[in-house]
Amino acid sequence: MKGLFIINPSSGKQNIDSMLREIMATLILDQICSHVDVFYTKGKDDAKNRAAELKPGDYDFIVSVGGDGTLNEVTNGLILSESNIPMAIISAGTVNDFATYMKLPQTADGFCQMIKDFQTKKVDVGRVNNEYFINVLAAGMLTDIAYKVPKDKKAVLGKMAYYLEGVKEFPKQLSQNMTLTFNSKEYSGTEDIMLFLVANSKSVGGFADAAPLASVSDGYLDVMIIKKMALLTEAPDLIFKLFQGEHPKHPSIEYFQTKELSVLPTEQTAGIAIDYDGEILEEGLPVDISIVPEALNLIILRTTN
Ligand SMILES: Nc1ncnc2c1ncn2[C@@H]1O[C@H](COP(=O)(O)OP(=O)(O)OP(=O)(O)O)[C@@H](O)[C@H]1O
Repeated sequence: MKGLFIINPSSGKQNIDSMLREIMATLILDQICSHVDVFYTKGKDDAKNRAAELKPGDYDFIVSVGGDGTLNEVTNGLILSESNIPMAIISAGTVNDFATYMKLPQTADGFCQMIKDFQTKKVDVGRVNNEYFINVLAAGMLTDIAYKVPKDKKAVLGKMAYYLEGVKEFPKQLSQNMTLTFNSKEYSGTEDIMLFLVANSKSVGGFADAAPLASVSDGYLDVMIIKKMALLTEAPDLIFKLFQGEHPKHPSIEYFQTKELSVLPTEQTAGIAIDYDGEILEEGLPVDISIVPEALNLIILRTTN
């Protein structure tokens, strides 16, 4: 087989280099691959552009090596390329929600075995205007933390860097007005919200069951709208339910599954930031969101369903 590794050298994990050397040596020495190419990104959109250039048959598989942002870029590039080349993931970021949800291997041996077995699964991808997201789109309180935390802090503190930024930002963001209009077949309404998210996988922001009903192969996106609530009286119950995976039933939450959703701003909320897989959507609101069923061919562990 012939493989291409698209590597973001600035992504979180510091010990990834030795793991990559071990992987490439094993792939060649064990004759799993006859040829392995490596492409290092230098900045924004490099991973996307490299993947977008691919033609059917150029490689048997490509590997995204980086955090959720790199994975998002490779996903966008691959879909644009229409090459249908299977993708594997080596997560080297801070949170790695999608890889966690898919139970992808964390070791060199596990990864090489996965490539050798070469089991693939078609997975859905979300679309927002002209961009794609593999894991989640979100807006509102604390959802902009991903791009507020500098890379050097993430490298040293890992997930803790996000939590610390969250604690700092929470009081500021609590007073912001976030009245948005949601339109879909399953639910429509104008709500004063704390945040909303549109999830493809269950795992969001490090919470393994944030969207407990989500599946990457059901042809639906899971939408969760958290309405403004009284923090002292209602929020503790929500946090309790969150740990039991029962938060979709909380009275301040709208949870539904849909194929299409549009979100419109009100006058005061026109500038609200939209995050997709940890990247910021430049054009902001309004957005049209939809599911693209079976858009990607993902290489998975043989034991994963
Ligand atoms: N060589 C590079 N040096 C600095 N930044 C880069 C480089 N290559 C890509 N980037 C930037 O890194 C971003 C993606 O980072 P990514 O999310 O993969 O890693 P991370 O921030 O460490 O992980 P996480 O999102 O899980 O915290 C890209 O959007 C791009 O702008």
